[in-house]
Amino acid sequence: MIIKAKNVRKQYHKNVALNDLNLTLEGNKIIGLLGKNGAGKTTLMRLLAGHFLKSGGELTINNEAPFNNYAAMKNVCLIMESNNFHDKFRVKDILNISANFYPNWDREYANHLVNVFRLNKNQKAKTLSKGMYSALGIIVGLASNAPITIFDEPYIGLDAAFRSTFYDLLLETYQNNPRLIILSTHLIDEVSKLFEEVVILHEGTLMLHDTADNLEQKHIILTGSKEEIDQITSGRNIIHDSTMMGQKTVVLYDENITEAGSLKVSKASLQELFVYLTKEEVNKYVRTNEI
Ligand SMILES: Nc1ncnc2c1ncn2[C@@H]1O[C@H](COP(=O)(O)OP(=O)(O)OP(=O)(O)O)[C@@H](O)[C@H]1O
Repeated sequence: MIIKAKNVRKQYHKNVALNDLNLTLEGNKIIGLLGKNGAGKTTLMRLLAGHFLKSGGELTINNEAPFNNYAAMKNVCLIMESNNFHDKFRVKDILNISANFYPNWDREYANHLVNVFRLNKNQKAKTLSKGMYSALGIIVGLASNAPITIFDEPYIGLDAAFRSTFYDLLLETYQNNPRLIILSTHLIDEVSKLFEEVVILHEGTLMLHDTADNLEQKHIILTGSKEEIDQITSGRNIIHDSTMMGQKTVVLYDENITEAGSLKVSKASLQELFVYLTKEEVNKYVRTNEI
């Protein structure tokens, strides 16, 4: 599958959610879609699922525009944090409707997952607890086997144990049935190990799209005496710095440091890196082209 966004714009009245977004996602992989609140993530995911029309630009999935187009929509399963299902339907109805919509639906796997998350098939969606409602969404997303499966913070109300089950299942389904999975989350530390690629949106545009491995390589944390740090890092692209008890720590991005002297060298987690990169004063340096 190939998703192509070219100068995509989405405006809700005067509110611009996506502004000239350019992005290509291709192949079978698990992609982390990150961004601060209001960055435009949900808007992008809903455009991909054909929920509404873009205001400008071109958005295609395998060269088809998704809006009002079953040929494209049947390939995309979007599970959001809420409003996925009609309140009046029972769990079993929702599973049947999904089975009819998604051509690759795996009925046996869906039944297995209903047991894993301990759902009652006769219960109506509106009577499910928050966590159970999320579990139902997760079941539909996983069992859909849709070539593009998208989860937009699908775990609201799920406790830590079930969230961990979800991440294990995501990897298991991906390994059994590789496809393009997009996971948007604010709980980056919990899932970052699953991401092969990372996309960061910032104020409706693409800030960064890279492999997780490149992101790991592209940054370095140096800690040591202020004098030595300042000498080695002067004029470099510092995305974060702090000083504690005479020891200075700096995080450098996209810099080739071959000599670190006596400085301690370490790496940030993806969550830390995300926080540093999306700070207002930093993101102006970082805006990169796509991989
Ligand atoms: N239905 C709507 N009407 C008006 N403005 C909207 C609507 N939906 C989203 N927006 C606006 O579009 C922008 C992007 O919102 P979006 O929900 O896509 O962001 P997000 O990255 O998913 O945020 P979050 O992480 O908080 O869920 C925000 O400024 C938001 O207020």
